[in-house]
Amino acid sequence: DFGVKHPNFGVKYRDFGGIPVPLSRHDAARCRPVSHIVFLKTHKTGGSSVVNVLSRYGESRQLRFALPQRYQFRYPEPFRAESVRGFRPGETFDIICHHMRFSPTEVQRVMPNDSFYFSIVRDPGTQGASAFSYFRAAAAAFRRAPSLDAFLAAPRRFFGPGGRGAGLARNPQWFDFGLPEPAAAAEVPALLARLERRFPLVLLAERFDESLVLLRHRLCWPRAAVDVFAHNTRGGAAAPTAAQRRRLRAWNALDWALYSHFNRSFWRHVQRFGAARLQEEAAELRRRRRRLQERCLRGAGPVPAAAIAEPRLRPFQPPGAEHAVLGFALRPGLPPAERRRCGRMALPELPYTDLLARRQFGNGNGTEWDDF
Ligand SMILES: Nc1ncnc2c1ncn2[C@@H]1O[C@H](COP(=O)(O)OS(=O)(=O)O)[C@@H](OP(=O)(O)O)[C@H]1O
Repeated sequence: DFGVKHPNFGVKYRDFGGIPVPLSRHDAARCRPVSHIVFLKTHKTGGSSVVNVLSRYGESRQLRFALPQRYQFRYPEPFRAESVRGFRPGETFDIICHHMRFSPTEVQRVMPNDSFYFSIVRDPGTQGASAFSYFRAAAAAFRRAPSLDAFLAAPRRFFGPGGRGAGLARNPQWFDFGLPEPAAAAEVPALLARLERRFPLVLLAERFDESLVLLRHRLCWPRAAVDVFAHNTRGGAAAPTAAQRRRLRAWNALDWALYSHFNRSFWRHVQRFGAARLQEEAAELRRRRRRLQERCLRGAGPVPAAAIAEPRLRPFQPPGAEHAVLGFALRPGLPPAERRRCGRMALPELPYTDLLARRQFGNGNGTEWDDF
């Protein structure tokens, strides 16, 4: 046992030429894989890719998912334990990870007390552009606006707080976290500090791979558990301009405060973990992903739905969306075990939810999905 206990963190540190490097809980052979997990999936932040990780981990270990009746927990209403399929008071699940508007007391009714809570945030300057494209039908404010530029020039002309999908059109991440509208800006820091106590790890979409490394160490999961492709990317979408990003951040000022807060805590996690060590593992993760993409996928990357032969692998296309959502086509001729593994990595969130529901509620054990 070559570690010394760090007084602040209670984890073991290895002395690396004078720099204390935290031993991963794996290295210390002291950690137990976490299997009680609350992932708050925020909108258009890369959450579907995280849900793919959780779905594969949970399915392979036969963990029980708290699933919605369909694909979301009665969003945009605040989460209620009663919206979980098969909910019985006093019974808990292992993983909850579908879209909801967070409500801590209600989530506690379905999840064990020792659950690990985490989420993901994204710069509203890019999240807002993604949301505008994706929710053109779901959010009345976006539907009314002829273009993103027109919307951003005078958002109040199109937006009404009680309008359909208002939570998606303004400060959607704040909304998803279930935070109250602050009466004054001075209240924001305390609300965020309280939120961080509930969510000790919040991933950054902009540092997705580094986030996955931090996550897998916190969860004490093996490296391969966080191998994942980028789901729900848009084909042919230009990055928002500097002016659009500026306006999106101003329009979504609470999301900007939330994002800035968790951006700072993310970098504190990185520092604590060791930046060099994190970069090394993130680079390895990217190398493995490239290999997996070449091995699994036709075209070695995302393709439009029309190019995907297997209907189950075609991602949902929101009505009225400005840009198509891309998915993955499997390389033909894969041996069965690989086809299964690649298929799970390629499976979009909605059919994966169907699969988990079938396994859990007895209409098949999911093996009928092995052949796509
Ligand atoms: N790995 C990774 N790294 C960085 N960004 C990623 C990643 N995976 C998904 N994405 C981007 O996240 C957007 C989709 O978000 P969600 O999956 O949360 O969408 S949804 O709310 O479930 O519909 C979508 O953003 P846009 O492409 O800007 O629309 C994805 O490209």
